[in-house]
Amino acid sequence: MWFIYVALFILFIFILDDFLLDKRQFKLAEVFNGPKRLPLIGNVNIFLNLKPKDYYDFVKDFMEKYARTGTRMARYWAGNQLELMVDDYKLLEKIMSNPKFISKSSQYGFLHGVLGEGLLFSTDQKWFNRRRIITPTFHFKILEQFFEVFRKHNELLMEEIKEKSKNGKPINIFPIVTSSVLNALCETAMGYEMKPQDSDYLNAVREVGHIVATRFLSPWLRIEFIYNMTEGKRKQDKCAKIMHEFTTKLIEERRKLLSKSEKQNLSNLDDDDIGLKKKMCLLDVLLQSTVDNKPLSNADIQEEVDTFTFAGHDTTTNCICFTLYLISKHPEVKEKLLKEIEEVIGDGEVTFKSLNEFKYLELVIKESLRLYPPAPVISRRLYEEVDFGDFVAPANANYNLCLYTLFRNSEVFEKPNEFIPERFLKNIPPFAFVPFSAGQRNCIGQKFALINIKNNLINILRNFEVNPGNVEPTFEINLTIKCDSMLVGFKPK
Ligand code: HEM
Repeated sequence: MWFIYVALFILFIFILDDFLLDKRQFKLAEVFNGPKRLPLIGNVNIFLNLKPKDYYDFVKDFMEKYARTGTRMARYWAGNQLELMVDDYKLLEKIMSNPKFISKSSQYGFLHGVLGEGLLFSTDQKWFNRRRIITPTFHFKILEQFFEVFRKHNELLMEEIKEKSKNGKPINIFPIVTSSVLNALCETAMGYEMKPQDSDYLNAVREVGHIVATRFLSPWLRIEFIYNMTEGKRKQDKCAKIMHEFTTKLIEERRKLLSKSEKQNLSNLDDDDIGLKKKMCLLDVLLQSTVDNKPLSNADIQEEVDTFTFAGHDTTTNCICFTLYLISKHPEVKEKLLKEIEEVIGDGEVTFKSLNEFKYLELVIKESLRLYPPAPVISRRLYEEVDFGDFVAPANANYNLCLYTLFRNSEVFEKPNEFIPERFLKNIPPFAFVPFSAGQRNCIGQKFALINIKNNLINILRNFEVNPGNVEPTFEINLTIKCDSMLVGFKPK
């Protein structure tokens, strides 16, 4: 008797799956290689037991197995959600340059509860208006003011490195660089100097990334009602509350300060009137902006400020830490960098203007971003089919652009796993190396990030002998590439 129930149950699964599946999408997806789809669950089984530290190998193997022939686009199914994986630079160009691929994929929605619809996630007119408003924050005149903030936080970071390296042993640079970068970001975003008692906000920004990455790697947690019952969701809500309360309080204070100083003229206020700084910051730009002649609400501003600190801190930290790690392992590169520092500034100070002259350092940073891209996989969602000639890109699918495997393509980068900064002296095909993405939705903070990264690296290199640590770091996926412990030795000069 029981086998009749089993047979009926299996039949029910097949009927339900057939009902839920978008047949047109399924047909178009069959052009691409991928594991065989199981009814209802799709391919979520391939994620079972996948640990964050194994995610890169997983993507690499997946692309090796399924994407290396034909279109170099592979597919898997998270239930009835079609996920396409792309690591072909010619295809990437077509995607990144096509306005139909401007929306972000549904996984980004995991962060909505925390970051609202800030610039990283918003789409259509909202994204366009916000991008227009925020772009002036990255004008070089304002970046020049931010440079002072970066300089201060770099000095504090170097004091900490000195203190922690006193016993001569290699130190874990990740936590201290994270704090330094996040403090500088908060100051430039909100015009507010973080205090030790604000650590709750800083911890919440950091922890949100961990929580969302766990959800990302577990497709069953993509189902809202399952996720809502988990500990992760409770932690996420707690972080969101801390972040929102903190940012909203600062917005209200800054709003009062701005109206007190007759809109744009902040010059006759004391710096420490209420602990806020006179310098222009992202918050001021947002407070003074209008959309359709209406000012932005506190909630609008809060989502942008939180997005700015979230999008900027892990990415910049990763780049600084991985570059220091690579330099520590390659004495010949270190020597060339020291020579360049000597030639460009000698005994003088690093200035905003002199940063442009560090050409070899630029090659080193590019090579570090190639090997360890801070945003290793980015993702778009397509809402209407696009005909690419040799195939039709299906609608309502997520397109995961695998920058990590793209940047290690041996057809473009000879000896792809080796650290060779000089390779960037040769021409690289467009879109074969896009660590800040490209097209309309490229990284708005690229210049901002590079100023902070360069300033930190130059000053650390000239003040410390940088040596390799004794343990190789292991890294993992955490939205950005992530490494909890990266040991580097520092000997003050
Ligand atoms: C090394 C440092 C950085 C790297 C490698 C990086 C990389 C990226 C990438 C790949 C994207 C595209 C994301 C996507 O399509 O989903 C992006 C977007 C973005 N980044 Fe960055 N980023 C860095 C630093 C920063 C900083 C410092 C900020 C803020 C100050 C920032 C703010 C943003 C924002 C707001 C977006 C969304 C832009 C839009 O959609 O209009 N990033 N970044």
